[in-house]
Amino acid sequence: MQKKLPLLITTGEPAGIGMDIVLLLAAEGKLQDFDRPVWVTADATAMQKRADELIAAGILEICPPWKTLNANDATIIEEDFLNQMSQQNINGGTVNDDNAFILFNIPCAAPVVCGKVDTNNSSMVAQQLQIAHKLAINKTVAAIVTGPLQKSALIDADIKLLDGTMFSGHTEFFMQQSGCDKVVMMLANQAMKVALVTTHLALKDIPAAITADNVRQTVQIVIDDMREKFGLTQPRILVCGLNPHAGEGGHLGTEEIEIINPVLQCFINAGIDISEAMPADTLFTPRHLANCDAVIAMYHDQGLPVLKSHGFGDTVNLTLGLPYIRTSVDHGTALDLAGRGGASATSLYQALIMANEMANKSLVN
Ligand SMILES: NC(=O)c1ccc[n+]([C@@H]2O[C@H](COP(=O)([O-])OP(=O)(O)OC[C@H]3O[C@@H](n4cnc5c(N)ncnc54)[C@H](O)[C@@H]3O)[C@@H](O)[C@H]2O)c1
Ligand SMILES: N[C@H](C(=O)O)[C@H](O)COP(=O)(O)O
Repeated sequence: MQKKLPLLITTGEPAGIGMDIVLLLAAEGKLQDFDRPVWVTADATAMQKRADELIAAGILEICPPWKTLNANDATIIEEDFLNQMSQQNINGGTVNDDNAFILFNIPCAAPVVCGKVDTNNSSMVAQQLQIAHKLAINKTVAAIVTGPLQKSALIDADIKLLDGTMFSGHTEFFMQQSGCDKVVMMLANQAMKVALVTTHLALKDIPAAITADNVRQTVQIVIDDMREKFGLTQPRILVCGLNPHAGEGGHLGTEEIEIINPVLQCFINAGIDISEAMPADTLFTPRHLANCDAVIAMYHDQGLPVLKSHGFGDTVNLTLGLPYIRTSVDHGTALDLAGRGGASATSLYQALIMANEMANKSLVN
């Protein structure tokens, strides 16, 4: 029987815990929990070395089995892998059957040392994302599940987004590669789902980014994807104001009155179950959260610390509004833990489960 399309994990920053958490799940047999193959991008030498380090540290008992595919031609690595990956897929992913995963070898320029970021390897990190995007947009994989990268390393290596601006995150990278005007970062755990109007911006730049268009597009994408990806036909949404006490009637800021509430009122008038701008410290209390399916926060550190305090390690980061499924871990590179043990793979596992469930519901599966 033809297997379903694979899930693709990008391991991200090679000096961080991306490879560790893949190896941990592989060793527990958890990458075979899905009725689809799991593909992984990483440097093959570094992956073997990391497995050896984790065995030496007593974290792994044995090295889990995987199969490595190499590009035949280093100068056309992307096209070469695309061809090979498509071929694996046509063959029903059978090469994965005795292996925990198939490793697509993306070589690093410099030797990988646990916990020591080397910007010479940043282009390899970007290359993983480029390949992942191409595979997802071509429907060769069902979903992308990203491991953590060190944003500062890509910025220091002068790696830019498609529009020439600073590399600020996976979310912005996949948005631009896909030609989307707007996508929405949402993090989800058992306690709550939090979506953001703005993503990786300096605090001083946030007020200017809270425009009527941005708020409207965010709300619409959240409604659409809550319906499509989570099966909630009438999602109940609560929205944070930007200012303390949602502006205190205009005395502590006017964005709520002038920008946010007029947009929200249009959705309310259209029959959507959505609040006006609420004080964030009131919204994030059990009584309100109990009656809502998703929270929309205005900026990264308004919403994510609350959510992560209720389930760091069991949270999934996902991008709404993309033409394909992308989920991610809730944590960073944890350079202090790479190769040493102590890294939890639970968020990666949750991200795989969510990607698999979404793929099963989608037309491209
Ligand atoms: N998905 C992503 O690519 C992503 C997400 C968040 C942060 N980052 C990046 O990661 C880098 C480091 O960020 P940071 O130090 O703020 O956050 P971090 O998540 O890397 O580390 C914060 C703390 O949590 C611990 N930790 C992280 N993941 C863990 C895990 N799986 N198991 C156990 N403990 C874990 C770390 O040891 C550290 O003490 C930054 O460059 C940041 O941009 C990337
Ligand atoms: N705030 C995000 C998180 O906690 O997961 C993190 O910055 C990752 O963002 P990207 O997925 O855009 O890289």
